[in-house]
Amino acid sequence: MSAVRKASEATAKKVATDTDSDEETGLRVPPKVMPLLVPIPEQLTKLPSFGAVHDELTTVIVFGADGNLARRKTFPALFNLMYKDHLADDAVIIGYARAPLSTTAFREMVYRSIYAPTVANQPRTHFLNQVTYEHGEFNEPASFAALREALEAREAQQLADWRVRAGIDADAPAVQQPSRVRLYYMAVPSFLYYGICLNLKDSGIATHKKVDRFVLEKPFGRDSTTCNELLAQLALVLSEDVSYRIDHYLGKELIMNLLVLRFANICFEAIWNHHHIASVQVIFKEKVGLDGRGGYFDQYGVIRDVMQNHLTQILALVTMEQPLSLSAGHILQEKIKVLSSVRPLARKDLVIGQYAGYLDEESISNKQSRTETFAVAVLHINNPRWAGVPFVLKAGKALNENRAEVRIRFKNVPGAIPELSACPENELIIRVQPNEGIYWKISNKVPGLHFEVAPMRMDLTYQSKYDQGELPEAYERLILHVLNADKSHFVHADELKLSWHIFSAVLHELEAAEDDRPVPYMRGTRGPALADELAQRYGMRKFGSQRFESNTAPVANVPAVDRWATRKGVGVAAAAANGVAGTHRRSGERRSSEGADGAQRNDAPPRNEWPGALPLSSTNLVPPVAATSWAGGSPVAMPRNVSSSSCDEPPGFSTQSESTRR
Ligand SMILES: NC(=O)C1=CN([C@@H]2O[C@H](COP(=O)(O)OP(=O)(O)OC[C@H]3O[C@@H](n4cnc5c(N)ncnc54)[C@H](OP(=O)(O)O)[C@@H]3O)[C@@H](O)[C@H]2O)C=CC1
Ligand SMILES: O=C1O[C@H](COP(=O)(O)O)[C@@H](O)[C@H](O)[C@H]1O
Repeated sequence: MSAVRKASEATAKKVATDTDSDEETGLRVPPKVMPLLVPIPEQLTKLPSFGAVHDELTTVIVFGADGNLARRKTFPALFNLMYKDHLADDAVIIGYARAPLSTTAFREMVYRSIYAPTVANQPRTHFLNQVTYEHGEFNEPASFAALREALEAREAQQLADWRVRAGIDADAPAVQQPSRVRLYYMAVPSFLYYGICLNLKDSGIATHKKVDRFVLEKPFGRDSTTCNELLAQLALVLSEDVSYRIDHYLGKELIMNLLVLRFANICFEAIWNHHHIASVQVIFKEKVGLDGRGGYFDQYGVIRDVMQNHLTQILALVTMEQPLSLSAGHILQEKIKVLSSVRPLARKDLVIGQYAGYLDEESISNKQSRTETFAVAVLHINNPRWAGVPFVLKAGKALNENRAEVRIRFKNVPGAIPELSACPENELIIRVQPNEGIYWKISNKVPGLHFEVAPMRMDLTYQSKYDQGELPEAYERLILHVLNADKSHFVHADELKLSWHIFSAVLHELEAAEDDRPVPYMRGTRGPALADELAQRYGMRKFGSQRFESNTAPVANVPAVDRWATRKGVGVAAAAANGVAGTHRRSGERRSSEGADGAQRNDAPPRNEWPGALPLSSTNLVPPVAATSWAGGSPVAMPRNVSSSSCDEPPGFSTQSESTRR
């Protein structure tokens, strides 16, 4: 083990067990620190290359530095970038917000947001030393004058240190100076952008076009009108080439993979259309509710917060035609084409909900608020590829799980062999998070002498296929793109206008109709049941994972009953009516009538499964019509040799049904 690694582990262990304070930083350690149970992976023990000479001097100013986004995403991403040597160790990092905090208090806040027990303290301490804090209003010239002063002082020191390291005299010619990048990160609601950018310009901070890069968060505006106004306003102070409109879902590994999956694999293109696809779902579910963000969220709601941007971007990538190349311009061309074909959302195709307790949240000042925390919308794309396919966008907070995924449901095999005609439809799932992966749900013959068909997963779960530890956070990746002046994964103004066009009318309709209130739902559930009724209108049983779609309990053990019933000359339905039980069994598990070696113990079912011996119950009964399909719709009679059990779930996936979880 290297000396660095030993030192690193020792520090990490110390931090992990010290719950009061940290000697090196003097900062409090977050209370819920897990003890270090596993050795630190080698890649986490890297220390910053203090004192290295970089060819570019970097400054990052985070506006809204005390907010949720800055704490949860921006600062951890900046820290990881510095840790991995993608952000220079001498970068000047300034947090700016309204709260009158000292730099020490602010560092403590940042420390808590970047803390991880498996990372040694030294890189963290180094990062925190690069961070200072300035406070002021977002639209007040005096505050920006003060910011400029602080910024210039820090940058002058940064340059002086650089010269010392590079051995260059203070009066050396300009050609020997490093270039500079200034990144302005707007971690604030978009109505504040113009004031900030105007003040940056007027105060003389943002002057050199080449130097400045502005990161603008979503949602960009509140509707088509405000988006257009904001674009026009910002055009007065920013040029398009320095504007980076971020949608962090575009930086997620599985989303970045979508075009590769679709266009580098011939197996997909032929079936990627309305002839073969029955429906597409784009799902974002979060357990967390407001998390103190009422000031922002209550003005926007989940349609503007997540659906108009993240989910619509995913929709565009799933449905666009093949681009001429993977260049940003060519991808944009195709996104624009497909987004132009999406019909504006109709009120009848939308269900909105609000979780019980939302109005009692401390950060909600309007106690009558009708802001939606849940929405399911069905969109339609009017083009030859997608006519007739429902696209379901679902987003919700305070739900039963954290999950983001795309589910592509295929149609039944046309003219299928009778015995296989009731096999569940195929489904392709692109799991964005957690447990990133891509998997198919297919029908497969269960290995063995008997003929049993069961749904199975064909699996590309990243954890099991790629041995590269944790995937980089989307923000880390996208901020790195900004540092490299790479705009290929940022949102163009034209895409924005089109995506607002889809949602603006219905958002106005909701706002105007005062009696149109969101349906209440309990925290920790799947959301309002009304959403499933909307699903039924489009031929699905319910929205969500559809892991189990049966009206009754899932049945996995058909063959045991089936073979017995066949030999006795009794049909499955008759056997069921006589009380023959199918024990719920996952694929791979032994039947109750099998010995430890899997051999059949007895011809007949065990004594307690004998017809008549077992009371009929909804959990052990083989239904006369065995099951419905995954895809929902009306119940489909399954042939007796086709099981309707869930697909085998790999580790990390819940095998509970949605209804069981509720
Ligand atoms: N939180 C997240 O996970 C994500 C957020 N975003 C986007 O980032 C932006 C900020 O979100 P988030 O950090 O959650 O929001 P917060 O509510 O935490 O506020 C962020 C910052 O904006 C300031 N602010 C908020 N409202 C006002 C206001 N009315 N007037 C002046 N200042 C205000 C806050 O100042 P003060 O504390 O003084 O009120 C704070 O400094 C939003 O556009 C959001 O969509 C994007 C992706 C993820
Ligand atoms: O943009 C947003 O995204 C977050 C969820 O991001 P994730 O990367 O953790 O999935 C969401 O909580 C927030 O409301 C929204 O503004």
